[in-house]
Amino acid sequence: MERQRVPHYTGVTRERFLQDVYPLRKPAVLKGIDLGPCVTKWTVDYLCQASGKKEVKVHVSTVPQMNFLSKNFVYRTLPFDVFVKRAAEIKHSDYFLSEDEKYYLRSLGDDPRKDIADLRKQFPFLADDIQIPEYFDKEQFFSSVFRISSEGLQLWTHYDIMDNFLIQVTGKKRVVLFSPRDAPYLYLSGTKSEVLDVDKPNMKKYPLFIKARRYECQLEAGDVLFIPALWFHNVTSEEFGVGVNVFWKQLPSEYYDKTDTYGNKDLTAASRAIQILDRALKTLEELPEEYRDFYGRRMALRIQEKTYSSNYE
Ligand SMILES: O=C(O)CCC(=O)C(=O)O
Ligand SMILES: [Fe+2]
Repeated sequence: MERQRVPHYTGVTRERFLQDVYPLRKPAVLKGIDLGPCVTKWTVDYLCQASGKKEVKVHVSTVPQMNFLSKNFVYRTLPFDVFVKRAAEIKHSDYFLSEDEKYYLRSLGDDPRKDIADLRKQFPFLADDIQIPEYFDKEQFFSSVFRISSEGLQLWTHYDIMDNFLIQVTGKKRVVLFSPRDAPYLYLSGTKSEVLDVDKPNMKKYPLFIKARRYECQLEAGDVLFIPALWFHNVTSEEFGVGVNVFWKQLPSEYYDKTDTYGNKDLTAASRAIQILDRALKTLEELPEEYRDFYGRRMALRIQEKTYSSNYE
């Protein structure tokens, strides 16, 4: 497998980001950005006392590597302060599944079916501590999401459909990324890759995975990772840590599915095209195998000719 380091940029201003980094449409680690007082203030004790008794729904897993296929994790609701204490400790005296279970919070809107995660709304007492780099227009803002995890926890490889700043406020993370172009090698199930172990993949089950080009970076407290829309990412917390990610709409609002509260529903035109393709495939089933094969190949070629862009490596 070919490997590549994600480039680091230090002290990037908005102007430089927009001119030199953003147009590349590749992940980048931005160092030395002023994130406000959160970097020193957000200790376990401070988070616990500032947050009060707000309840959060969290993932709880007996093993570090969460598996969306076997569903080896459960959802539980806890007061934020109890959750933070548990996520920060390795062995628990109070627990749901096992004394060394792992915790993960991806914060949600007040009504997750309708509302979008926004720290200013759900965590107003903490939102003032973080200065989110405003490298995009205010109208493009979509959501700000808490990402708080136990040491060791690994989130499966997935893509989101919006541009993203993953702000690592405290703790260390390892992020492995793959280009949208390598989707054919990732064995996708919806927005997620079935290759759960990106370090020791089952090569018998996933023989093409080795063809994917692996980008990797280490996030330290205070770093910001730019994740362009559609780039796959797999995140492992090497320490207990608090992150915040900000999604923003790089395209006009009309492109996005209005019912998307997570930032991971395909653009409406993409969903429609996939539906139409499914109908075309159903129609091909009317043909005998020999003909279905022939027209299937012709259609695949036509899709390639008409859609693949040549201008990116
Ligand atoms: O840092 C994490 O825990 C996951 C981040 C992520 O998936 C995102 O920012 O989209
Ligand atoms: Fe994500």
